[in-house]
Amino acid sequence: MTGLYERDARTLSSMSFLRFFPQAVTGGEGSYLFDEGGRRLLDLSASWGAASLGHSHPAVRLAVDRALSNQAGASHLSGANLPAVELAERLLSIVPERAAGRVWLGHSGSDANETVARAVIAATGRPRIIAFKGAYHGGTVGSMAISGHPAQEGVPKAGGLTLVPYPNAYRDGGPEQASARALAHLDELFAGPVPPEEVAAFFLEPIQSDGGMIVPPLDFFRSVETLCHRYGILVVSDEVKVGLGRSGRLHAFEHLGIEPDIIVFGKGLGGGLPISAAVGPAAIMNHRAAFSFQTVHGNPVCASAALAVLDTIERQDLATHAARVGHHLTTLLEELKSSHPLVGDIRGRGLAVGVELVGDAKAPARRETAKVVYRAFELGLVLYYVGINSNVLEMTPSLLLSAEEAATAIEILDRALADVEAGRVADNVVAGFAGW
Ligand SMILES: Cc1ncc(COP(=O)(O)O)c(/C=N/[C@@H]2CCCCNC2=O)c1O
Repeated sequence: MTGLYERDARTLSSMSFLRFFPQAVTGGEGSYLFDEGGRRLLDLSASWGAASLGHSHPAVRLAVDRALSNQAGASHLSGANLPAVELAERLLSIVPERAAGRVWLGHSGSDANETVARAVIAATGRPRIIAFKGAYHGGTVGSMAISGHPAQEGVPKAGGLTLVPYPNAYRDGGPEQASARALAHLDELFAGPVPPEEVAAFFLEPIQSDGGMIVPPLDFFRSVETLCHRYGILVVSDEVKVGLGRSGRLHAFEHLGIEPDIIVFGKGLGGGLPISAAVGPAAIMNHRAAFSFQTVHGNPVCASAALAVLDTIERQDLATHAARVGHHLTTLLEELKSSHPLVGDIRGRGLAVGVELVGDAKAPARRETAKVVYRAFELGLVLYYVGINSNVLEMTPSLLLSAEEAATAIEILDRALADVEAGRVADNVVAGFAGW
């Protein structure tokens, strides 16, 4: 019998593969995935943060079953449906007043960011957008056009896009220097090449995740917000990966002390079902009818799942849980650091954690990182890597991860690091997995 991974390779297009090891699952529950051999895999990724409540969560199952048992159509394009309206009302109730205008519903972080990028230019008449080097806002043409991640080099960028450095305390001489350099760069741009009155919006990630889980220096974004308000530039917070409780606050931007004009939700919003949302002022989000739509946008099934996710996050105060278990996780990682030279930096907020692996003089340990995730998988732990140098282990588990599961994960990671550092993982084991 051909194995599931081999069948996958023989049938599915590799254009959507972002593979690090031969993961092939047949089911899952809570923080665990089950592979075809019956192995239980502790999942520290939750499908890049999408399975925000873990796998097979009863609240999501019940919501989806109810929505499918009395299905209010399959779209909100040409008619209102109750779950989509209830979700929009709920999202408007949890965002800052300045963003509480209208809700656009989509499938993915990509289509939501793409729609916002189009809408801010169309609605303001301003042709420019600022975003960060290293930013990942999506995988569609329009969202790649405003992204700065090196994995998308060569893909056409928006004509009015300016990419600016994201302050990295680990690599730019500490938080103060990193912040000062990034702000000076912005001042130079606004003084000449990028007239601020031509800028429609500034896209930010409150933690730059695919760029390397980089936590910005304190107050950096308050300075950015002040600049934006001075020139009438809309602040867009891309909360797709680190929002909705993951950072230890409901919204990750709360850690920055800012109030964005537009907020983009995705991934964990649907608890594993495809749904995204962009919430912003009516002047932008009501720019024009029939401006951005796809057939099953706002479908009642995914909207119901999202409502169940938001209910669960609120009822179980999962933001506080994420803060608590995230602190436990990073404390265990800090202990790990003392016995593993590969571990250069540990950073994150709540259950959005990055571990940067380096060699001498902080040289990115790209190959070793690929081996660590491969070896961790062999030992029963699923985690992937991010970063502009593909050397940052990313941890975005279920928001329900327990302290015991966190401890188990770190025990496995400890063994994987030791095996790689001891040269017990051959180069050829990762040869077939291209990663980013
Ligand atoms: C901050 C942020 N904004 C938007 C997106 C795009 O979301 P979709 O992949 O759902 O279209 C993402 C998606 N990030 C990628 C998804 C592809 C696999 C690589 N890892 C990610 O988390 C994101 O992190």
